[in-house]
Amino acid sequence: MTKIAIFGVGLIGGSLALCFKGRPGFRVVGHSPRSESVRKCVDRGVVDEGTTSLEEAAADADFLFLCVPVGMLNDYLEALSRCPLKPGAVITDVGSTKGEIVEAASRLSFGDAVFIGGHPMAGKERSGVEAATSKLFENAYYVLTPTSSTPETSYNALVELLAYTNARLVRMDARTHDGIVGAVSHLPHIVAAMLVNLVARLGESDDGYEKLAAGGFRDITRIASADPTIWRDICVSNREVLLELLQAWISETERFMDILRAEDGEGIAAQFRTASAFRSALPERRVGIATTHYEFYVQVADEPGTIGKLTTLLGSWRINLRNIGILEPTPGGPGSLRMSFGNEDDLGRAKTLLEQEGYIVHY
Ligand SMILES: NC(=O)c1ccc[n+]([C@@H]2O[C@H](COP(=O)([O-])OP(=O)(O)OC[C@H]3O[C@@H](n4cnc5c(N)ncnc54)[C@H](O)[C@@H]3O)[C@@H](O)[C@H]2O)c1
Ligand SMILES: O=C(O)C(=O)C[C@]1(C(=O)O)C=C[C@@H](O)C=C1
Repeated sequence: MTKIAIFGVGLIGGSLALCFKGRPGFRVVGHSPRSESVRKCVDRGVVDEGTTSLEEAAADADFLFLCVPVGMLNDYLEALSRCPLKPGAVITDVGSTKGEIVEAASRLSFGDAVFIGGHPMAGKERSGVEAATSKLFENAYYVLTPTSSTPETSYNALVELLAYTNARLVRMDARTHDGIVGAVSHLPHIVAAMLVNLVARLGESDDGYEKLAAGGFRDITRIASADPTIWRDICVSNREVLLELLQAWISETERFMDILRAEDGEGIAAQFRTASAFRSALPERRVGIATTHYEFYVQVADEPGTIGKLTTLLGSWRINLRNIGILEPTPGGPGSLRMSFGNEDDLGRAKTLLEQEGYIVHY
């Protein structure tokens, strides 16, 4: 039996539990210090068993997932460092920041168990076990941050287990993660919340603001409904990165104000054009279809018939193309097609064929 202990069975912990529960050979144990939370996750069938005892949850566990708010992670690590853990056990977390926790773990000893930082780039603005779903991580990127002292066997064991999430695993340095995720996740949450607060203040004297807040406002501010405790902890933990990013955001806003002041219509359009090209090129994420990870990008000329030419070429080699996506060309640059295949063999053969035909292919 592989025992998986989940500490904090909320949105993320509950969703992980649902990815593992019911698989032959797995036993999922949920932990919360509050007995009513334990009862709730057991009653909802999210875990096989629950306990309020950290020692009991940790005992003999093969994998220990810390799924509590970022500000609590250190306390959990310290408590686990005082518990007898199974030799070879892997402790991991799902916190939205990685630098602090990876450094804290490196100062602790877990006997023959190993800590590996983790962060699934998937979530919702809702929290709690009620919002948990086994599909949450499907096709999402899931960052792991092993260090130079992490045994490869432990890393591989975690990678193998996480295959049940259908996420795309990415190995990354913890501080690099915090810089990137600060820009693509944390800053957007702050901007969304501050925008809502601005509009709420304006709306105090005129209910027209609420009435007319339609698609655009709702699209950009969905994440302003996220849990305040979770986001308090994330902001505090990544404050140095965020202070720099907020400064960059102010500079970006000031640049736009200069263009606007100058009534530079072409300059304004160029800003939207650049943003639109980058946005369209973002990797597509589809939930509900566990796509393969066998995909590459091929540079193509922006002209009619290109897709037909490529698919015919692949078909002539009996290569089965699973999915194809068009990435809009950036101004002056080539366009790209994203191609996905069902297995590694098809991917390799397609790459060889297209390169033979003179195409530039990259992952
Ligand atoms: N929500 C997201 O979109 C998202 C995505 C990826 C990672 N994360 C990270 O996952 C972790 C959990 O977030 P979530 O969205 O699942 O939150 P959640 O509120 O749904 O779940 C948090 C869990 O921790 C428990 N908890 C809260 N405070 C606690 C305390 N003081 N002591 C013990 N247990 C406590 C709660 O009971 C709950 O079970 C956070 O570290 C967060 O940064 C969140
Ligand atoms: O989709 C959402 O609601 C999210 O906010 C998910 C999101 C993100 O910003 O992309 C939020 C926090 C996490 O740490 C990872 C993912």
